[in-house]
Amino acid sequence: QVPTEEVHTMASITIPSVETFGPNFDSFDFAPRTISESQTVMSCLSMFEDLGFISRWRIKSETLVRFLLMVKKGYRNPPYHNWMHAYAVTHFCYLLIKNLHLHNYLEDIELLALFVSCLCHDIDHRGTTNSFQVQSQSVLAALYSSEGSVMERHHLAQSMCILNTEGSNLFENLSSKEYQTVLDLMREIILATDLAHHLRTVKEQEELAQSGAYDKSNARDKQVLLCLLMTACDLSDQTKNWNNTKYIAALVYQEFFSQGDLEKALGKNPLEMMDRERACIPELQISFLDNIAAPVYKILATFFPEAETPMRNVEENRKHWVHIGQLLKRHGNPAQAMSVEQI
Ligand SMILES: Cc1nc2ccc(C(=O)NCC(C)C)cc2n2c(-c3cc(OC(C)(C)C)ccc3Cl)nnc12
Ligand SMILES: [Mg+2]
Ligand SMILES: [Zn+2]
Repeated sequence: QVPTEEVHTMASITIPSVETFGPNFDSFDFAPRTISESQTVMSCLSMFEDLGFISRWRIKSETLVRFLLMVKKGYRNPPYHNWMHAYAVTHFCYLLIKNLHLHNYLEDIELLALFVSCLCHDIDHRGTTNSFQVQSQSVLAALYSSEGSVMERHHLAQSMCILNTEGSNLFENLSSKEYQTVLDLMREIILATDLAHHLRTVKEQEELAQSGAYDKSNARDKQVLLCLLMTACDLSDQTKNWNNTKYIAALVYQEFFSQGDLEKALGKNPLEMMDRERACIPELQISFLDNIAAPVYKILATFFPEAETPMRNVEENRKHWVHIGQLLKRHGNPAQAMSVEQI
């Protein structure tokens, strides 16, 4: 008769190797959304193992499983900002660590913080923007609007709650100094996922990349790089095949148009990109790629020549949008908003 606590600790989990999820799971061309949602938690276990995080940070496998299940449960089901977005973002972080040899640029604890931040960065997202929180006078706006980055502060707060819950504290075996450091890093990284923050720092990221003077001992340089890497993960759906890009646009505009409908119901005028009567998706996506996404991957490729593939794929996807736009002009009535299903 084995004593109960021994049986409990003996119930260790067998973590499959990453190859289980596909021969090119660690290539930039791998599309993580081809993994079925039922396999995502297991594949996160495999990524933690493959990155050496489990042994390096003495993470107990049952704690890791509980943490992952709590994080996954923490996501709601809007069309785009759901668990599968977090999973896709986290997979791109895995690709960056594996393909760009980031340990030459960042400390181990910074890579751990980046990877865990990807999992948590949009927890409990409602599919609406920061300005909608303020406009609709939501509870989250009441809590955080004076500091700005309303949603991002909420994502951070939710993440801290999970880490503070007995049995799902991923960092339970870190020293108190390491523990403080990893939480400070998660705060910086998750708050950096606010688009407004990104638009304020992208110039500095470009200058640092072009200077070729990145200094691993310079705290500011490391912070700027971490923000670039987080945004590159957050937008990584744009670096995959055209089918993926098309699918993502359908999800993002379902979310945007629902917010636009809510704003109209509140007697407000939505932005054109949120107004299903006015939005022209190919046009909007070309300007999103030109103004937001493409510059991120150009800067990334300037830092890391190995990151050429994602940058090329974004350029490829832009060409598809131009072609769709021409088709629409030639055959459709440009004034009529293209229905999401037609994409
Ligand atoms: C396919 C795709 N189209 C988008 C089209 C427009 C916009 C948008 O917000 N335009 C506002 C104007 C003022 C520029 C975002 C889009 N977008 C994002 C996204 C990125 C975000 O912020 C980071 C990650 C920091 C860049 C935050 C939220 C979102 Cl939804 N992810 N995928 C997409
Ligand atoms: Mg976000
Ligand atoms: Zn996100």
